[in-house]
Amino acid sequence: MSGALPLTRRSMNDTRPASAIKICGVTTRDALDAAIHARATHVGFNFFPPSPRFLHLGQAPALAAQAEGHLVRVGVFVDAADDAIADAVAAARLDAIQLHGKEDPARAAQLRARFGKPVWKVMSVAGPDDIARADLYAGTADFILFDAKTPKGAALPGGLGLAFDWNLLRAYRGPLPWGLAGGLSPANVAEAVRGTGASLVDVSSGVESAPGVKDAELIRAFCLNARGA
Ligand SMILES: O=C(O)c1ccccc1NCC(=O)[C@H](O)[C@H](O)COP(=O)(O)O
Repeated sequence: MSGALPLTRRSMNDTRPASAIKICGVTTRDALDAAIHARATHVGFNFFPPSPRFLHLGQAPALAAQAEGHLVRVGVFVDAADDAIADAVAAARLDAIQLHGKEDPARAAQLRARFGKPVWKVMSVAGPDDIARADLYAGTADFILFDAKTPKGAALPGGLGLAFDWNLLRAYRGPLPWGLAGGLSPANVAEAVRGTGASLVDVSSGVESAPGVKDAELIRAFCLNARGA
């Protein structure tokens, strides 16, 4: 599968099932296999060292090869340096770069130009202003992922299973295609898609049995429910 995003802009009134599903924080062959069999469309490889889902560069080539032709490979970075991103792009043969830190529009544009990959910008959402800020990335990023803002002092800026108020996306009409993350699980993903019209849903801890340990059955149920929304 190429890095091109099979995503269209969606609105609140569009209640079709999510067309794309990203399983984030995959570190093992078994979890990747589960995502492929469940017909997820994207996989997230996490390159933020403090994360329990951190993927060591040495493990990346094998997983990249396994995903080839099945899943779009998205690298997750938090205010990372160019060299660290370059190493991960090469090792994991990344199709897209997800920026999960405080990267501003200029940084997104610079990384897109340097690596020639679609850039996803995560907007950490606590209120309406955080949704509106996504518009600043028009022309510099390719895709917006709305995720819950984690509390001050939290160990991680994502992957904590926290949801934000999906009503904030009601009637959202942004310039960029966008997806929804944060606190999604097999139990709530259908409602989340129906309530927001997200064209992509992203999950990490909601398909785990423990932090960093993906569960094949939860991956299967999540994908099934996201498509059946
Ligand atoms: O998952 C992590 O450990 C993580 C750490 C640092 C930055 C981002 C991280 N995850 C990125 C994702 O895209 C997650 O899937 C997203 O935050 C949703 O996580 P969850 O609420 O656990 O489903």
